Amino acid sequence: MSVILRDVCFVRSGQKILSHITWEVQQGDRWVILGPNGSGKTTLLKLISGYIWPTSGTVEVLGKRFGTVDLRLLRRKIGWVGSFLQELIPPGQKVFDVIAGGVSASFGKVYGCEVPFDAVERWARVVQCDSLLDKPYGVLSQGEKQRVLLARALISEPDLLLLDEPCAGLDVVAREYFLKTLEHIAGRRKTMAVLLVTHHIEEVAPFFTGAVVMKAGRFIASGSSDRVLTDDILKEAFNVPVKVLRHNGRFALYCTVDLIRPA
Ligand SMILES: Nc1ncnc2c1ncn2[C@@H]1O[C@H](COP(=O)(O)OP(=O)(O)OP(=O)(O)O)[C@@H](O)[C@H]1O
Repeated sequence: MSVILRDVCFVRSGQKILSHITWEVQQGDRWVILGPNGSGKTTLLKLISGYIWPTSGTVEVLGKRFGTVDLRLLRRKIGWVGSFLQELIPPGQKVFDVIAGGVSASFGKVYGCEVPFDAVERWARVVQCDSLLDKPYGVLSQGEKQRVLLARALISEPDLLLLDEPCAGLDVVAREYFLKTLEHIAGRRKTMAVLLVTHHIEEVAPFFTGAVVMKAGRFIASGSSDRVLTDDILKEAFNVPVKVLRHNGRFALYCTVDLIRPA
């Protein structure tokens, strides 16, 4: 099992940010997590990667129960892509070093192991950022940054890949390249579980095996994309009428909102 959450709650400043979440992610599962702003998606990923601790309930990741394991070592088997990482990377750092840092789940330097020259070049080629290796990270475009972070996440050959809005800021073609690359890598690493947070059901490609919809810190639906990504469930999540369209195994969503007028 890759992730087991049992009755997990996370409370801060008196707010229940995650509420009684029970979830099992098997090896090789590919889940997409959707929900409105503030519904708890990023908090869920931070909890799974051990950056935050549950207020109650238990978290087990890659067979290790939190509280009984050195999280710094466990995190080396967990790949992360997300804007929260982008803020931690010094803008002047060379792309080569950003990717190499993924080996020790660190920023700036590789700790406790050799600099993996061959692996950096190999993963940079796989995600098509090998021409960027000498550039400072800070000058890259959004799409280039996301590809670099994907290479950084993959270099340690993780057993769990956490992607927090990895397609944010990508144009439609760059998004499709990103998803194709992900599908290709996931196809070669069959036991690696992938959890992807997104706002856009257009990103739910057929290789995702499951979908979760969150609202106010709870799972309001989880299961196969077909059963979960429906008009009724997404209407409940977003509190507005929505229409889900399907074409060639992909999804699209339309919704209508009323203008909120200032008082
Ligand atoms: N440490 C904290 N202290 C107080 N509130 C917090 C803390 N961390 C998260 N929150 C609150 O928890 C809620 C969920 O945040 P989270 O970032 O998980 O939502 P999200 O679903 O990822 O949102 P978005 O789609 O906007 O990225 C938000 O209301 C946020 O303000």
